Amino acid sequence: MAASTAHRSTAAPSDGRSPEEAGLSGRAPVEVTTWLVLRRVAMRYRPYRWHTVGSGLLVLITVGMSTAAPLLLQRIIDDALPRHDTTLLAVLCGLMMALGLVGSLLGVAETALTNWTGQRVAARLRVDVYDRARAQPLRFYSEQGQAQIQARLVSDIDGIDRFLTSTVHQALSALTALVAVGIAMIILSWPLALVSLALTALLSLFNNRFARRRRLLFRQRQRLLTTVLRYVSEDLSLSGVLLGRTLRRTRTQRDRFVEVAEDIRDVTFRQRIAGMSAYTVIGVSFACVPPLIFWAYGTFTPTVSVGAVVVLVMLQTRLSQPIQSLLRLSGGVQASVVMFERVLEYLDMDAPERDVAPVRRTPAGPAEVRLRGVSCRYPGSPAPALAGVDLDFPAGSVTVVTGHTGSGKSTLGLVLAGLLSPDTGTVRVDGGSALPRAAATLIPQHTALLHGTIRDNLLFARDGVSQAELDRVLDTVRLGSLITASRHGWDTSIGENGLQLSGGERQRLGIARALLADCRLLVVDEATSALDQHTADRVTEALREHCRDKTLVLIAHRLPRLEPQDRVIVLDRGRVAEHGTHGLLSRAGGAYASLLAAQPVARPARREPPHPEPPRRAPELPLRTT
Ligand SMILES: Nc1ncnc2c1ncn2[C@@H]1O[C@H](COP(=O)(O)OP(=O)(O)OP(=O)(O)O)[C@@H](O)[C@H]1O
Repeated sequence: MAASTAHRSTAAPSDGRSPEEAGLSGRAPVEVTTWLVLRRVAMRYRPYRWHTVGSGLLVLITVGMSTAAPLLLQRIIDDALPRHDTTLLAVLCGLMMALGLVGSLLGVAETALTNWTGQRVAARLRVDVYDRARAQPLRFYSEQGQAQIQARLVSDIDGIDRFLTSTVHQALSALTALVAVGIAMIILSWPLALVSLALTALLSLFNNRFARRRRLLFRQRQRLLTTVLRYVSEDLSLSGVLLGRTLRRTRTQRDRFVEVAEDIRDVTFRQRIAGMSAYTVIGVSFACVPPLIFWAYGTFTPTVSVGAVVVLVMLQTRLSQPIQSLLRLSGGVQASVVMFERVLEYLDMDAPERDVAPVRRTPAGPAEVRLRGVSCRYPGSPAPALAGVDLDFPAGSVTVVTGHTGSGKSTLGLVLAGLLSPDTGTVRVDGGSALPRAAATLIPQHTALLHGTIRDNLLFARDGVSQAELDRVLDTVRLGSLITASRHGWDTSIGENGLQLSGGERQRLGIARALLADCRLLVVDEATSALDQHTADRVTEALREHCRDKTLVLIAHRLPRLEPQDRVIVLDRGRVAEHGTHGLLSRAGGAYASLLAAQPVARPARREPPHPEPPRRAPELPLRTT
């Protein structure tokens, strides 16, 4: 069975959404409050605290300077102009210009500093989410799906990046402006200032009523966008297009895409309208304040000077800007909280998988593996995939694992390669002195290939691979003709996941790459299933030859040619039905003998003279080159 499907999810949410859209592992998303987000953000800013303090100070200074300008204006109107004091007028006007110039320069410095720190925090966050996602067991990837992981790493972190560099900066400026303008107003006329501030408080309360709704709508929108990503990767990939066209379901694919596009349209509309109603009320309220100030001045406070009234109105307008921008920003903050919520969901996961360095083959030699009482059950599965398995894989042995479909062969391969931890039982490599993950390499049936050239794919196996090694492994898997027949040789591009190669070529390239990796135990899971019988036999022969210094485990439905002393394990519903040497079991008349008898073609024994390599046909899809 393909390792890629070895962890398919079993829990489907009842509302028809995929598990990834329902939240991690079907769990409800973590509820995050704005305060929690601010605390977590503050923690991430800790290494840059002095830069942050610097940004904050620059904001204070620039806002303070821009608030001081109207006070100078009051002096111009009340003192310099009525008294025709040209010296005072020149000084005050000069000061106003200087304040404007210095304020702008400091503003540039502040933006640069804020972005410098914000980008670093966002980049670190992206790497942390990537690392956390990489440290998950295989089940995570099949449950979450690629689109979900992509959405967190790309669009959510992009949104957080905007929040850190733009929203936080604007909020800080607006808050500072609010305080500074408030103080200036109190200095000029405290009763009028109080009226303005009370109105501000009222409007904030009103705005908060809309905030929660906007957050809910934004969360819904992010989920829908994730679904779009999933549909795009499913419908607009080569395999997705083939699926749609061969089953004549392209209309269905389009319909579900249209449905989600329309859902996004509606949710976005509701989200924007929810914000707009609040902004309209706020805008109208602020527009009414200047006439109210003039009226109050004329009616109740005639002792305040004309200059003070002009400046009060000016400050009131200034006050309305930060308030309106804060209220608008609260929409952005709600969106960022949702994105944080989604990112924290990943960051707060356990990280059970750790990277292990491969153990150098020499001088350690082939690995010896012992399984005792190994059982594995996939979540939601009624029966265990492996049940109480006791097996020995002696160092340097060649073992074939076979059995009917679903008998647990791939699960055993994953356990041997250290990719799946058994629920109970032990896996010991060299008596427990080595980790399975460090000693083993698994070749899955559906090999993942990189979107690059043949050379890129092979060099990924290990650092410092020589050209002689490359030639040797390609020869081992009988793929030398792929290089000679292609115009660009080693630098031939193979397309996304090797889609410009045939299925058999893809498999052989995957085998060649695994042969370059340092390992002492090689597990090959149906890795020649796409090859014709003859080529499969030749590749398996060469593989055995190449792996003389390794322990080799071949998982196969279609049995390869074996030596009498080769070991055979027959699995049946997760249990070992039979195990022994090929020589003994083929004559024992048991499960293995029946599987042998059921093989499609009777083949000559091993050591027959090999057939010459068939001439390579030109690839059907044009090979692209880099
Ligand atoms: N991720 C999963 N979630 C739930 N059940 C699973 C999962 N992967 C495998 N199984 C189940 O575990 C059992 C063993 O599966 P496994 O893939 O190991 O069998 P196999 O012998 O390799 O099958 P095949 O020959 O068809 O490739 C099967 O019943 C299968 O349905």
